[in-house]
Amino acid sequence: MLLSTQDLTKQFGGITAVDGVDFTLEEEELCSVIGPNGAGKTTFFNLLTGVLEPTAGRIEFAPSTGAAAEGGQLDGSDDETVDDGPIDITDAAPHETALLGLHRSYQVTNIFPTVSVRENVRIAAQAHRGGDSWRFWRNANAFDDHVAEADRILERIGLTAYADQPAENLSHGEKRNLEIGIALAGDPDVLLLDEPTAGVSSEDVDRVTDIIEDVAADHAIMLIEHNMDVVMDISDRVAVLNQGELIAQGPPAEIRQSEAVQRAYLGGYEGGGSEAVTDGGDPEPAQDPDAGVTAG
Ligand SMILES: Nc1ncnc2c1ncn2[C@@H]1O[C@H](COP(=O)(O)OP(=O)(O)OP(=O)(O)O)[C@@H](O)[C@H]1O
Repeated sequence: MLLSTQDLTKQFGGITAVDGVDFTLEEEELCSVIGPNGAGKTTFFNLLTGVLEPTAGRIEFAPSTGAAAEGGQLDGSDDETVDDGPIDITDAAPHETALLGLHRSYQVTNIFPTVSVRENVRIAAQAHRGGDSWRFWRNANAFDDHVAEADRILERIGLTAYADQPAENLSHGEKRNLEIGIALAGDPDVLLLDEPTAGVSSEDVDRVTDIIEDVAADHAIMLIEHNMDVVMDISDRVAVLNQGELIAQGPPAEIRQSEAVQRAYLGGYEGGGSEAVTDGGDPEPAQDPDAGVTAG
């Protein structure tokens, strides 16, 4: 077990956005979270990363030994003796979950547009080292290390040729890949990707999904995604939220057959087309790249 929730619940006034969710993510698993608009997917991600505090329930995370030692203990102690057991991150803040190895990319682009592609990744790599930014002034090698790491990541996400260009020159799909690169610079165990193909042209969707699959080879990934072809193609497991409840989870083929899921969300989806299901089960054409990012 890498990440788990028990009875995780979030209420906003009278709305129960996440309702008693028991969920487990295994190491190097790629799990997509699907469901209609307002099902609680983004709220679930926000709870996992500490952006929101749960109303009830518990979240546990068992980061790799290195991350736990580097990120330190949540009690603030300097004790680098790493207990192999899971850490209770229910009340952890976003910077704490990030240091432990839970990284989140956002639907709304999170990059510095006028800064070069390499610098965007380099800055993230340096920020991840957090407290060592003061050390940076004493150790010029640290800067070189971060540049080298940024270059390794750019190669992995296919952006080496754009390293010196301002990030604003990238296509929308390339920007989504850069966001994955920025998340990788934090040396995560788990990447939470929020609609990485939203607003991406159909040609670029393949490039984004290729990179996600490549990254999934040595990371666990959770993916919120409305493009059902992508979900069914790359997921090891699909978890379905409806009105805050986890109503089904299983391998893609099983989820596709599930009557409850068809009723709640997939109605009419048969696969094979470039379909994005956006609300209440009506399959819609994949989004136009110029249409901008939709659905929060
Ligand atoms: N900050 C907030 N304050 C009040 N209500 C909220 C807040 N955030 C989300 N909600 C409500 O919680 C429910 C779940 O919203 P959430 O954004 O998590 O759904 P979602 O599955 O991510 O939807 P989408 O697919 O549209 O992104 C919705 O009813 C939403 O209106």
